Amino acid sequence: MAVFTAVSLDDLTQWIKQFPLGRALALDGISSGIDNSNFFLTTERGEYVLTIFENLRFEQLPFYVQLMRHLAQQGIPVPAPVPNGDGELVVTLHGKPAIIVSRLSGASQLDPQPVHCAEVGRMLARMHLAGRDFELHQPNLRGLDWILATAPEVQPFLSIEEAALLRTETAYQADFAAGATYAALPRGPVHADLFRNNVMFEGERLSGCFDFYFAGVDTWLFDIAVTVNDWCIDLATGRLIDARVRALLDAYHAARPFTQEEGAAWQPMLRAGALRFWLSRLYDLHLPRAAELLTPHDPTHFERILRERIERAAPQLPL
Ligand SMILES: Nc1ncnc2c1ncn2[C@@H]1O[C@H](COP(=O)(O)OP(=O)(O)O)[C@@H](O)[C@H]1O
Ligand SMILES: N[C@@H](CCOP(=O)(O)O)C(=O)O
Repeated sequence: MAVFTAVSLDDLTQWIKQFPLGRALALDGISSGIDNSNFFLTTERGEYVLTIFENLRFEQLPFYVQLMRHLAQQGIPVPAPVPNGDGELVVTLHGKPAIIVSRLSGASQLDPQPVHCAEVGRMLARMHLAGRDFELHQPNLRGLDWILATAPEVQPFLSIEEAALLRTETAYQADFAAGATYAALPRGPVHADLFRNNVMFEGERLSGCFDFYFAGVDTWLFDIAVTVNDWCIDLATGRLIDARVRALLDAYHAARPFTQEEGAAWQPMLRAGALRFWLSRLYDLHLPRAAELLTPHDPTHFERILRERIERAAPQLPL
């Protein structure tokens, strides 16, 4: 379930004329999304995805949509937004903001091997480099400021052990972010949610990635940590799988070499990536949005990952 706004082919007859896509021929709701209403759209010109935004407002969208356009123009395999005849990327459909983007081929790889992790690392490095001259700026809205503001809100719902971990880790991250090593980390637009379900593969070849709605400007290393914490772990324990970590980091390093400061910040950043998703999952569980229809993701998964990263040294970055 996840088509919140119903759209029919008839609804598109007039609306689609503003785009250079010919007539709409078929429209199929996509069931797997959790935030927006998504449809596979076939037109006379090809295959697209129509997204109607259920939570983000018009003024919140330019950073994400322009970033996708910028990256697509630089040859990164991300959905390319289609402008209408007036050059607008975001238009109104059923009173809500909507976009049409190119449809990526392939399917998710939910059981990744080192070869897939290498593809992800290579693409992530290319994406970071391609984002360097992107002109819009928006901070990572799930960065440290958000963590510091949100942690007290969930504290009352936690066990003594959880509350202690959340308190000590937010303090650790605030302290780390105030230091010289953190300040020296290279930064730019980052995806910030590059999980397995947001990347497509055709066989062993990465064919694209999507879902840029947590993107923002942050350290590149944070993005790598978020990605490694999902792609390179044993899901049951949260433990890092060395061969996958090596494959992802080596491929990234070959395209965009790591700095000494990144080497020093790696373990704290893996912890920061785990903390960010533990906290958002705690928040969604204990303080769900009004009319939230979906089962929240399990926070204990990221609590386990966070404890793992605190207790066990990760493979170091290649330098
Ligand atoms: N550009 C695209 N090309 C191909 N499939 C896409 C594209 N965008 C989204 N999808 C499909 O739609 C599903 C839901 O998209 P997603 O961005 O995760 O939605 P939500 O933001 O609502 O969580 C994805 O799992 C994927 O299968
Ligand atoms: N990756 C996040 C949730 C974001 O959901 P998505 O389907 O939009 O990627 C998590 O696992 O908590």
